[in-house]
Amino acid sequence: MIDPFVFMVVEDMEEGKDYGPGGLFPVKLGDVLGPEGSVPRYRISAKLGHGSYSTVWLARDLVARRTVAVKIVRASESATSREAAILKRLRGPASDPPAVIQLLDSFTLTSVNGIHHTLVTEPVIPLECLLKLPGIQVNTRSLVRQALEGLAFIHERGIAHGGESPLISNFLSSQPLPDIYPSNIGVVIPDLDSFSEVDIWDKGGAPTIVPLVTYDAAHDAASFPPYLTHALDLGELLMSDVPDFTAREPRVRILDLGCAYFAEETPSPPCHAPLPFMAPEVAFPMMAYDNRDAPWDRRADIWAMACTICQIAGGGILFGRLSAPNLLDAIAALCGGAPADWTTYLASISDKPKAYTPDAADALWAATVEHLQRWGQTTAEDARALVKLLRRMLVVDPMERPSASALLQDPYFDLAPDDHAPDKNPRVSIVVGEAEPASTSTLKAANSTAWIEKAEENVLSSEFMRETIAAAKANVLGRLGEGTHATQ
Ligand SMILES: Nc1ncnc2c1ncn2[C@@H]1O[C@H](COP(=O)(O)OP(=O)(O)OP(=O)(O)O)[C@@H](O)[C@H]1O
Repeated sequence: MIDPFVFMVVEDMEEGKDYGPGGLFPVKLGDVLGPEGSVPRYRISAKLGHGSYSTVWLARDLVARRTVAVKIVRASESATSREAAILKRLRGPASDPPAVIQLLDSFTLTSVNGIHHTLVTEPVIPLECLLKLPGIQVNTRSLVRQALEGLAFIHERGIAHGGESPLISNFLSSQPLPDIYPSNIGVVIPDLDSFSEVDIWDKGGAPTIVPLVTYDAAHDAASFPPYLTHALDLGELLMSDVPDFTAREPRVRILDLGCAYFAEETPSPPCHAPLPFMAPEVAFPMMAYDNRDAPWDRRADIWAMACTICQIAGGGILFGRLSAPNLLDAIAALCGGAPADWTTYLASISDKPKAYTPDAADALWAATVEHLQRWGQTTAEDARALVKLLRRMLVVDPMERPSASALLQDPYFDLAPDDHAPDKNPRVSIVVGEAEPASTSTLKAANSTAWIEKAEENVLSSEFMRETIAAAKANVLGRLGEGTHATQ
């Protein structure tokens, strides 16, 4: 289809064609929105982001005099959206909220594109953005504990999270998906209520915008906004205007429950976890039998959380950069075995039969321990304890996976509080058998230019990774006396 809009959209924006019948709600900065039939209440100050189903805006609640996030869902998804009902069940006491995004209000908005489900929540900053800020202090164990507490709360309330929602057609593509699951974890923004919307405009500066102009003068102008706008860089704003921001202990909130479901509902809806975070009970039927609707439940969240924790801790993306068939091979390698019903499928995707053994898995995890120490800036004891926790979670049989509340009793949480140095190291993604350079933006976040150059040199040459992988491979080969499963 020819794009009806004249100007090209810049990166990280929704597209003009997302507006139209069944599409997004047209919003412009300064609009005041609210439930139909009552006085408009939420004044839009800036964009916070967009997803497959929505746009999310920073707004001033003119009644409660606080800053909020307003998520407006596509009209086509609004009738079936369960997100408000789910968030209502996840409300906790205001004095001691759980580590889950808290719903403040919900209503519908009407545009020429349809009726839009609208959620008002507390605003957060995505954890992955926070971790990239220079000089930020993070205590990994506290983040991991809070994330598991949030998941335990979600599960105790009878809800399965289900992950993110890249387009389903991406699932089986050979292209790796972005490391987006940690974007489902946010942290509370301190002192944001002290900023009026004028302060936010003043301090955030004018956003980049792309005017939406159609080639066709007859195109319904009410269906799209006059321009698209870039999301506000909240991290930058907070760094410059909230004293001690970098030194404060982040308070975690799990967000994006758009794909979650009530455990009492059967069958489960399609699981929308992205490939690198997809539990084997979903991945195997999807790949071996082209069954995209395999049943899944809370135990799939435990798997996805393990992959997320590894990334948060600096251990990288466990199952990143893998094409769909190789995911199961990598899972079998890292878990030290595969169920009998995977045998035919695994043989069909490889020329050479491979042995998946606990010893080979130990060698791979030893590399992850070193990786966590080096890139997550943690002690050897800490890294070993974290890997033990991850291995309890990454069990192929979902029935054998402990619950989130049981995992909170893990010895990892009994270790003395870690006193991490400010997290200035670039985080490198470890893939099973493959090193991936840290992103440029991560590198840019470091304080010193000289340090960046050194880091870049180290990371890009991947000397450490080559040594680690070579050692792991030698170990595996020595034990198996045969080819290894791990390197791609
Ligand atoms: N409460 C919030 N505070 C700050 N930013 C938010 C908040 N909720 C969402 N965002 C931002 O908006 C983006 C899109 O939100 P969300 O993921 O909930 O949308 P979605 O349409 O359900 O999309 P998808 O499931 O594809 O990610 C997020 O990645 C995040 O950057």
